[in-house]
Amino acid sequence: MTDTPFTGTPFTGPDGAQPDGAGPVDSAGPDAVSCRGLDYAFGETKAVQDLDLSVGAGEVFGLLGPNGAGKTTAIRCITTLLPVPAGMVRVFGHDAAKEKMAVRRLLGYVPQQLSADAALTGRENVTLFARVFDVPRRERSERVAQALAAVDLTGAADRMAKTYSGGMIRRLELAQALVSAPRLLMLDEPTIGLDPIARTSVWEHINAVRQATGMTVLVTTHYMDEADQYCDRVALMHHGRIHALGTPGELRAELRERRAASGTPAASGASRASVEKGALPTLEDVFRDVAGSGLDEEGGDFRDVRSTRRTASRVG
Ligand SMILES: Nc1ncnc2c1ncn2[C@@H]1O[C@H](COP(=O)(O)OP(=O)(O)OP(=O)(O)O)[C@@H](O)[C@H]1O
Repeated sequence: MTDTPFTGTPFTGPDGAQPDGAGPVDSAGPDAVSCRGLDYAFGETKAVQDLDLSVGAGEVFGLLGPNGAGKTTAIRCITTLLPVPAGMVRVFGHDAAKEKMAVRRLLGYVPQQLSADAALTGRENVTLFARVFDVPRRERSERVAQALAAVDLTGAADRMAKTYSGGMIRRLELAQALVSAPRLLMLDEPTIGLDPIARTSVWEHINAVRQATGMTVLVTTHYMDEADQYCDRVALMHHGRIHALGTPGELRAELRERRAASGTPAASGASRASVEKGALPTLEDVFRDVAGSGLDEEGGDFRDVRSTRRTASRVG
């Protein structure tokens, strides 16, 4: 970890006015993300159904679920990369359907797909994002250096990205997203395919920047253990719908109470440890309980091989 504080500040003008003139953000502090009745379908496939979601400013919020649950589709509607065909999506009070540019300027987005160019150095990759996101020219090199320092890549900044490890690539992508000093950082599976040490490192860097800037983090993940450890609140998504929402502790305690009340030690498929008398269920147990059994049969288990392959091709 670096000791260099990340001091990027969000792109807001005097009185909180947004750069495209979309009007000041409510000083009372609207939610970072607010979705109401969001639906999105690809033809016959209902990817997101009647999604209600509120993410408070400054929260680390986890959208969890197996492959195909609808997480990426929801994230892409929030980032304005997909339209909002039904329902409403707001980012810090700005309507994602009507104020796309205002929303985009508040966001940093790390998609699942590779967004770093292997043939450029780390610094060149981050500089490219700084230019795309209109970081003022006179601030650019300083902001790029800060973003690289925030993810501990100063020493490797002038090496080609193709020489980076998978964990370094992920941190570089984080620096790309951070260089515009977003108020909302959206991360789609930020640690997929990484080894446990690299996963921890990515989360430590996210947390350090969050603490330094107060930014909101919305993350999708398959890794229930990570969500348990790092997210303030989580929503469990399956078949396009949210099945449970709360802090990890609340959700686990609720399941324990439900089991105790019904006299059922555990739902089908629960982990061995959690069926021990009195053991607090894991978040994965909660998911299995609310989504029902059949996750594995549908090929929608939490750690699908597709994810690993995707990462292999990202860094190859
Ligand atoms: N471009 C597309 N065209 C058609 N169907 C799609 C498309 N993108 C996603 N889908 C379908 O929409 C549903 C939700 O997919 P989505 O990628 O949002 O899920 P996810 O939870 O992010 O899963 P993963 O972890 O695999 O990315 C799935 O049934 C998927 O097959």
